[in-house]
Parts: sequence; structure tokens; C-alpha cells
Amino acid sequence: MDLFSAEATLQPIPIDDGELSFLSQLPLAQPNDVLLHRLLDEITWREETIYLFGKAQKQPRLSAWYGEASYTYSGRTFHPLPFTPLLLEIRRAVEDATGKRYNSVLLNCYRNERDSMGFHSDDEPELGAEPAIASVTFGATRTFILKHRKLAKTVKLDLTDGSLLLMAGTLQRHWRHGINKETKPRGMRINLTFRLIR
Ligand SMILES: O=C(O)CCC(=O)C(=O)O
Ligand SMILES: [Fe+2]
Repeated sequence: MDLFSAEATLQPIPIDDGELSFLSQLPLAQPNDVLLHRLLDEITWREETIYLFGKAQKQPRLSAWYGEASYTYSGRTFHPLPFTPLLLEIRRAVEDATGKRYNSVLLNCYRNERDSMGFHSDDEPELGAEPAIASVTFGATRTFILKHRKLAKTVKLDLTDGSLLLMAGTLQRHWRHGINKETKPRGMRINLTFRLIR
């Protein structure tokens, strides 16, 4: 094995007012494309309805919650499904790589370039003051955009197949993040954000 072909540990990404680190390939027991298709098949995906200015709208992606604690998100309380063996396996890899523990995961499936995630912070009180949120991507690359709440600063990161991004420290307090729609065709992408809910 070529030990120098890729970084083996999380590398810090310099950013003001928070902590970000990135690992281009999370060590996993199965290839990324096998895990992408297993997640697509084994997860109970839902197309949630959201209310925007009082109007019902389908969320522009599929999503699912798994874990050990109920959770409030965008003003709604979710009762997660229990972790599956596949999710436990991915969680173990994420815990080993980040040195932190997680009891919940939000999964999002971006079916194509038209799916997206609006700008938000993962700053719900049950996540605590400086939450560690570990984000794993399978499938197509999409651009993860961070916008500072007060300063005119934007950071863009390409989240590639098999990558791990750790958001920590005061990042959620000072920055919002999201995934824009794209104009060029994109294949399917599944993202998992592991969290610790208290
Ligand atoms: O898909 C992504 O990379 C972002 C997901 C996200 O922000 C979230 O699950 O809260
Ligand atoms: Fe988020």
C-alpha cells in the first residue's frame, strides 16, 4: 500500500470562528459505490413536506433520521428509526476517525443536480454549545458552501465520494451552510451527518 497517496487522518481546514477538518477517504470495509447502493436500498427514505410561507412544498431531496434520541429540526420533532448494522459500521469508522461519539444520523439523498439543501446552522439546543457534526459523502461530488453570519465571507468545499468533513467548535454559531442546485447534470449523492444529541 502506498502510505503517501492520500492523507490517513483528518486535516484541518483554516477557517475563522470555528473548526473544520477534512479526510478525503474515510477507511471503510466496503468500496464507496457498494455503500452508496446499500444505503439507497436499506434506508427508509422519505420525501418530507415543508411549509414555506404557509405553503406546503416537497423538500428538494430525500431524507431519513436514525438514532437513539428524538430530535427537533426546522421546528418539527422527528422520531428516528434505530441504527441498522450498516449505519453502525459507518458510525464506527467515523468515531475512529474523529475521536468523538455520535448517537444520531441525518441522511440526505440528492437524487440529481436539482436537489439541494437550504442555508442553515445545525445549532439546535440539544446538540450543545459547540457540536461536533461529522459529514460523510457517497456518490456524486457537490459543493458545500459556508457563509459567515456577520462577515462577507464564503468558503466552498467540494465534498467528494468517500470523504469525511468534521464541523466543530463555534462553527455552527458563526456560519450557515448549504448545498445549491447545479445547472450541469449530477449523479446521485448520499450524505450522512452524525451528531450527538443530549
Ligand atoms: O449534504 C450535505 O453535505 C449537507 C448536509 C447538512 O448540512 C445537514 O445534514 O445538516
Ligand atoms: Fe447541516
